[in-house]
Amino acid sequence: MFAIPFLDLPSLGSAVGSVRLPGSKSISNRVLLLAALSQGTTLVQDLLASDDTRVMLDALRQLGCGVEEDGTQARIVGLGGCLPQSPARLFLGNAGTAMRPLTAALALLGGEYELGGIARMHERPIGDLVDALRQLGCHIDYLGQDGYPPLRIAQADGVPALSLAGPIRVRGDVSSQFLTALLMALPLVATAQEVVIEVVGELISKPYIHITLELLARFGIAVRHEHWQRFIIPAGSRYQSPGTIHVEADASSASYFIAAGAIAGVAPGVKVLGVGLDSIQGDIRFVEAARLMGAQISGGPNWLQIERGSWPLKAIDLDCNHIPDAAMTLAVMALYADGTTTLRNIASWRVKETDRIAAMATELRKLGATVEEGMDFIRVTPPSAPADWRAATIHTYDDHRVAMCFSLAAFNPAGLPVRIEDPKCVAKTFPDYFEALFSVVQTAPHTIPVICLDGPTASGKGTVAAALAQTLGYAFLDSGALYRITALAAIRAGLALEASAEAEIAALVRHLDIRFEAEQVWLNGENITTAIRTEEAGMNASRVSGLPAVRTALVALQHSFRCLPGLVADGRDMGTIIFPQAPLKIFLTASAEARAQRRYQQLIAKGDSANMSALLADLQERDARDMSRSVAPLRPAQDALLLDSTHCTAHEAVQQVLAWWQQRQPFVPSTQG
Ligand SMILES: O=C(O)C1=C[C@@H](OP(=O)(O)O)[C@@H](O)[C@H](O)C1
Ligand SMILES: C=C(OP(=O)(O)O)C(=O)O
Repeated sequence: MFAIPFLDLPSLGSAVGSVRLPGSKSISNRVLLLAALSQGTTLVQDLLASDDTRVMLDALRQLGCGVEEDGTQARIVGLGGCLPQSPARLFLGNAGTAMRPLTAALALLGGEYELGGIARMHERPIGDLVDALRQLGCHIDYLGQDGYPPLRIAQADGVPALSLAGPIRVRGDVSSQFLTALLMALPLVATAQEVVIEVVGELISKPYIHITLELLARFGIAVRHEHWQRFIIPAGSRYQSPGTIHVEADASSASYFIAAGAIAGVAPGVKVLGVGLDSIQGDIRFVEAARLMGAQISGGPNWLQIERGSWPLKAIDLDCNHIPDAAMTLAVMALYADGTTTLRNIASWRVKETDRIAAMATELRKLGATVEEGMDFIRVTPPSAPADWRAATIHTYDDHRVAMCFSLAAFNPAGLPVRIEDPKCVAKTFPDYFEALFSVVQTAPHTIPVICLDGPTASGKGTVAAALAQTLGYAFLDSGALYRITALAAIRAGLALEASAEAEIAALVRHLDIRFEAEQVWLNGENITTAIRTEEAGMNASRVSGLPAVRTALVALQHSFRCLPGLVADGRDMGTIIFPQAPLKIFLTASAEARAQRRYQQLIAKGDSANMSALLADLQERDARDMSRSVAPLRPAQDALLLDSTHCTAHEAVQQVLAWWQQRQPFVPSTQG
């Protein structure tokens, strides 16, 4: 996950490859709750691991359910008729699929609970559900604003006598989750008599009710319905665990990859695994919408394959009430269409993670689109020519879908990058979204940005480069480590670190299995992190690095570090030889005395003995060798910026490089908080 302030996506090329998507949020949270309400133990496979399921799992634990989890697998021991632990205060983040169904279930189980979430959750309506539960006889109070969480369910003495005889009426025009919540909770009390729910007014997001009914059936409850307006829960209902249950991949998450295929998919296209045309999720109908826009999509039971069909995409005018989440992706696809696209009947967008109609309109305009919005529609006209696109900083409003769908703007024909603020908000439903996107995107290496940091030994470039890579979410190439590793491998192979063994050392390089993982370095399966960090290893690296054939042998390996979304490369010839076209080159220096002093302190801190004058002499010797070697001598690239860190801290050096990097970006700063 990219837990950084912003993620700059360079202009993306084509899309091809396969991606297995994480589990469906809607199925995961329903299955977890149904398993918790059941008799027996349920093994849930391919569960979504994200913020929304985390809050549900934590809540179930607090309520006394047995919960064992291991990544995407969870074992839930149901309450099976026992009362949940009470009192309890449940934090439900911004998960509508946790907040609404838990409210209803706990209201019908008895006990005392407080249910709340993040600030935005407290702006998302729940009044229609509370009204329905109060109508039944439940005691629920608002702890903040009427109609919104946080809530208190105050039934310490048990559930009051419920009015189950008449139909329970619930409004369905603000969120279908209220009806879903009642459908999942009422079987708990539909023992002696059937219970009927009637939807008042229009029911939005209908396909989510279909998911609810499908899953209820898996847990032993067969709900009948009449035209999606009247739902009958049979008498004698009793939740029974199905044993093992598998969660399909998320169809809404699939929309970003379907769109990537439609916009940039070259043969054989993008293959999405884990969800297919037989999905029980309503958002699978995004496939139809994408086809209308021109995508070529084939699919089977658990897969979809998408390629670009018509180009430009075709503008559409579509009622999107049945696919409220995936429709946001259509709004970004509209940027690539041949005219104006209108998405209608999406009023619910205004009460989701943010006011999504307003958010989409604001951010689409930043890219150069013309956007009209109404209470329940959005109309998008793309920039009329490539030159009308703008490099935008996309504010994401803590809304995972805003972050995910706007990543698709990086396929723009103007070749502009896109900045996504707060990219970690995708953690709500798809923590590794950007990693998954990068895995199916091909981009010409020259469009992937590289920041080069060259400089003499102990100039602090390693520290500065690693911090920069971390801040920008870029890959990090410690090219010095490659020479250290090569020297170590050569010594172990009994080779002398000199010209006589040059060809053999170069040959050896081609067979090294090197892995960088977090701060650790692995060679042929052995952790050599400390072995390559000694002073001697540094000297040996300097020796092998003077051998031209060894340098050549390492070029391809170094180039392979250039991957999306970018690279920070630290070394001595990054800007001069390895990445001569890099958009930013820094030559980091410090006086020999300051560098010797830093090295001295590093060694002392590690508990090693150190001698200042010997260190200074070694360092000067190494400088001389690095600067005078015939191949790739250490010198600043002509277009490098010089940064003398003698009198500044590593943090200050990082800030300076970041400031220079920002100056070279085309982004207009975000106007939103
Ligand atoms: O029941 C569900 O799993 C959901 C229903 C939809 O909400 P609304 O019914 O509020 O539109 C959808 O937007 C949400 O992401 C998940
Ligand atoms: C609306 C959404 O979430 P929630 O389940 O919190 O309603 C969503 O995921 O787009």
